[in-house]
Amino acid sequence: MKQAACALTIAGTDPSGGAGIQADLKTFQELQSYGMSVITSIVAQNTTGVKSVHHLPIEMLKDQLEAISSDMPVHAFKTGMISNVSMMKAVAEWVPQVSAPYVMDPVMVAQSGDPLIEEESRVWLRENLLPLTSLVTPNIPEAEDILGESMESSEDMKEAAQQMVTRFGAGAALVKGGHMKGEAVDFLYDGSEIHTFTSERIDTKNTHGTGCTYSAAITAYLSQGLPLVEAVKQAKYFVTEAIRHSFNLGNGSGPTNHFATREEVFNKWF
Ligand SMILES: Nc1ncnc2c1ncn2[C@@H]1O[C@H](COP(=O)(O)OP(=O)(O)O)[C@@H](O)[C@H]1O
Ligand SMILES: Cc1ncc(COP(=O)(O)O)c(N)n1
Repeated sequence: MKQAACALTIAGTDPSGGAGIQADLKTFQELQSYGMSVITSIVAQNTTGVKSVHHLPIEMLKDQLEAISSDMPVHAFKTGMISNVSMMKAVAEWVPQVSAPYVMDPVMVAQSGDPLIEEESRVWLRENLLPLTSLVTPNIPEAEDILGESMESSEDMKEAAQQMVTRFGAGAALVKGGHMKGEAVDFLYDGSEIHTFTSERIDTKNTHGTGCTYSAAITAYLSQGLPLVEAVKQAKYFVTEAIRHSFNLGNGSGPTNHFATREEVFNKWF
């Protein structure tokens, strides 16, 4: 029998289902990878913002990671919200146990503007976790934070992607233009050249979980053995459709639609 492609997410939760672990598992399922999840923090949040955060004890995080690597195959994995240095250390110590592509979404603030990582852990993330990645996927504020420089143009974004790889040791870097005006353009530096991924900008406030969904889609495609550039290309299509058909749910920034690319279901509901 053919073995399933197995994808893992290590991230925080979103009870409203649009971001974090919930978005990642929906995406893995939608793209037909077997989905697994390790929870870092339980976040009481919805489309309007974050109410409170509970970090799991470090031993619990380590036990979950061990439960995966001692028993389950991992063909690709991603990290999302890892709030503090102790948690980052636990993940960094675990990474060498799995030989699979590592996609890091360097989550720092929620779409609502609420902080999701502690201020002092940003340097640790850059210096110790970034060099372990196969791909890092910052949005513009995250790239500015990691590099300590402000970014205004496409040229700045390309330069940032290169710096993440050449200066800070990421395997590759995808700098996302969701926060720029005009078309939604992302730049990938894969260690040798810049690749550009463009879509039209969709006029919507419902972008809760776009970054989570995008990095989870890339992880799913990598778990299936797609080369990096192809994985990003297909994931960009997936996230664009998820935004185009996003749900107008909640009072804030609504969630994306993880089944938007499933034509038969889509025609039934919309
Ligand atoms: N309004 C939009 N229309 C189309 N694509 C968008 C829109 N907003 C974000 N994107 C795309 O969604 C993906 C996630 O980007 P971004 O929103 O910058 O990430 P994050 O959720 O981490 O802030 C990127 O491919 C970006 O270009
Ligand atoms: C647990 C968790 N992780 C990440 C995000 C960021 O979401 P976005 O993809 O909108 O940047 C979030 N709101 N909650």
